[in-house]
Amino acid sequence: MSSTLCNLHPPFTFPIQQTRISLKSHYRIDLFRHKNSQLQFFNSNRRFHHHSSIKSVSVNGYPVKKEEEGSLKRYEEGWLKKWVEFVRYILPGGEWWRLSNEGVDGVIVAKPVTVLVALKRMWELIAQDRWVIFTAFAALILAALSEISIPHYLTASIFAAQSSKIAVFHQNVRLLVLLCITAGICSGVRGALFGIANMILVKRMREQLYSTLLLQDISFFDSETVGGLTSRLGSDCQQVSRVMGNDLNLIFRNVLQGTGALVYLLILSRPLGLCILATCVTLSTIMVIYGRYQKQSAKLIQEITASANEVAQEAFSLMRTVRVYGTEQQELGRYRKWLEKLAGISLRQSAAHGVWSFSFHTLYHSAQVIAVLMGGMSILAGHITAEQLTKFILYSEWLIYSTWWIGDNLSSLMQSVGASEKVFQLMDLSPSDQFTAKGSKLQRLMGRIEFRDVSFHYPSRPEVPVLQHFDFVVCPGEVVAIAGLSGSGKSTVVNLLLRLYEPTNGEILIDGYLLKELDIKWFRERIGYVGQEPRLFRMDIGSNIRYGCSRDVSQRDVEWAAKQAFAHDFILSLPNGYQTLVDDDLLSGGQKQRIAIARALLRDPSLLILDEATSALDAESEHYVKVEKPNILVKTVHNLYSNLLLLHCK
Ligand SMILES: Nc1ncnc2c1ncn2[C@@H]1O[C@H](COP(=O)(O)OP(=O)(O)OP(=O)(O)O)[C@@H](O)[C@H]1O
Repeated sequence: MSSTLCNLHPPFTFPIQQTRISLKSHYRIDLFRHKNSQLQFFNSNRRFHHHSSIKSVSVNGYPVKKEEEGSLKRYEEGWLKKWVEFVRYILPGGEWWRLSNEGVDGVIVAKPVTVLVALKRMWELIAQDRWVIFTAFAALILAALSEISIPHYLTASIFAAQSSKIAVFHQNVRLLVLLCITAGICSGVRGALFGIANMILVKRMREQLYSTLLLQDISFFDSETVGGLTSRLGSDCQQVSRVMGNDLNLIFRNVLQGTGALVYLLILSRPLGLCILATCVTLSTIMVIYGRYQKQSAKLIQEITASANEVAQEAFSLMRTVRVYGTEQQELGRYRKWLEKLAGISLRQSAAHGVWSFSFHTLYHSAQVIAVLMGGMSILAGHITAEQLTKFILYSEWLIYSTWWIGDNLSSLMQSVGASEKVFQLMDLSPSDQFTAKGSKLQRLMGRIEFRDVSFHYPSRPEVPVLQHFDFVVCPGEVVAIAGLSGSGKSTVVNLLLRLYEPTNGEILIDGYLLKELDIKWFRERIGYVGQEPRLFRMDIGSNIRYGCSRDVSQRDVEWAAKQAFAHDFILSLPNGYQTLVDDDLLSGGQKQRIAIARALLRDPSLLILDEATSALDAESEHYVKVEKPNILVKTVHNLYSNLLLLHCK
């Protein structure tokens, strides 16, 4: 009789004569009837570990032999192994708790920052207003001392009343009232001042981060995303803001009160005090592990939130494309992917909090039981009085709760420190050389432009050369057009001329001077530039035209520029004329281009660069756009076969 091994479910195998059966699921109803054999196998919607049904299996009337029993044993062992593995997987420290950063693109991978370093950095930001912190700490100490004294006088009052010591009772009550008032006032002052310190910290942090980001090289913005950076400014700074107002404040308060309670406990009864101390040390150890985990998860949450923001920001800004192509579900899916990752980490965070709470409550109640047990025995032995034991229990509760608060706030502090890492790393970026170097200013910009043997590749794509040994001269008063296929590098020439990027080789000269040695702010003030897709700021049209103009301009100047750009008429046709609020979505492409041209002309530039600036205009409108003032016009226009760059001399 030959037998075939058939797979029931890995890792279980079952030898049945000339029969092959397979089980596909642990749960489904599986019914096997083999025509020629008497094998009948019922597994009625139960997990496949019902030994009795397996043991009763027979093949062709013969009972299952030893070999099969061995298989069953393996089956049982397999389940046991799986359970053990499962339990190991979910127990604290198991694989389930691992925080995976898969898919999180950390362009700038933040260096870990210790709590002390983070606090030092925060102190530097707030040091200017140190009086707020010092006063807050003074109030904190007074409040903590008052609060910690209350249980002592409370118990003393009760026992004084019980033993009819009226004078002592009155004195204790008076002290209690004083302590309550002091604790109340000081807690209020403490809360308010730490809140103010918090506000100052976040404001300075955002200010400093924003100003650092604004001064970065353009290549920095090629590698960072808008969603990511706004997330650093928004949620990361907000997370850090909890440090002063919440975490530090409460940690210090509880450290003070906890220490006071501990000293008091040791004075009352050393053995009992040491017993409570041991509980607190155990709690602190768990707290440190928990705090580390929270820091790690907070860092990851910041990264994932930034990635989710990027996706949402991209979809909102490209809403028209999303709608036309009907990709709402696809976008929702992209966003949901990050939300699921976020939920996974938050779930682990909550589970960790649960483990921490469980440890705390178990230890807390055990300490209470031990205190009552040992305290009761001490009373019976005449070592302490009932009043002392009452005080002891009140203070041991206080100590344990202080440890709990410290643990909770320390974990929150760790989360804030985790979130601060990337913020500090970005704040440490040095500004672009263009803002630090002192360049020279020429008496007048004549407008001779020379590209000498210029080669260039974008920093984000070093392997793709865009310009190679490019030579190019424009004399003052010339109009020059550069023609080239799409992607051939015309806008790149403009980018180099505006010094948004530095050539990798060769040099650019303006009126015979090296561009990199000129004061770049002075040079840019003399340039009017209209890009391929001009963007408008969310402000009124008049302010959009005035944007970036360093000289004083009147409404007449603005209207003059608008007329030159053939924009005046359409602006007047809008409900509020020049005061109409616009943004990138509220005007047509051609209208935006005309406003951008007006903006460039209002500066009265020596050099005007138009990079396909009229590509969205109809032929008639383009004809009416008058660019007479500037000395030079660099213009890129679009035709069917190529793009054209023009350079004009007056
Ligand atoms: N910020 C950037 N980072 C990396 N590569 C870039 C960047 N900007 C442009 N490029 C690449 O540089 C090359 C030249 O681009 P450029 O915009 O100068 O072309 P163009 O001639 O102005 O094209 P078009 O007429 O289509 O506007 C292209 O291959 C483009 O993909």
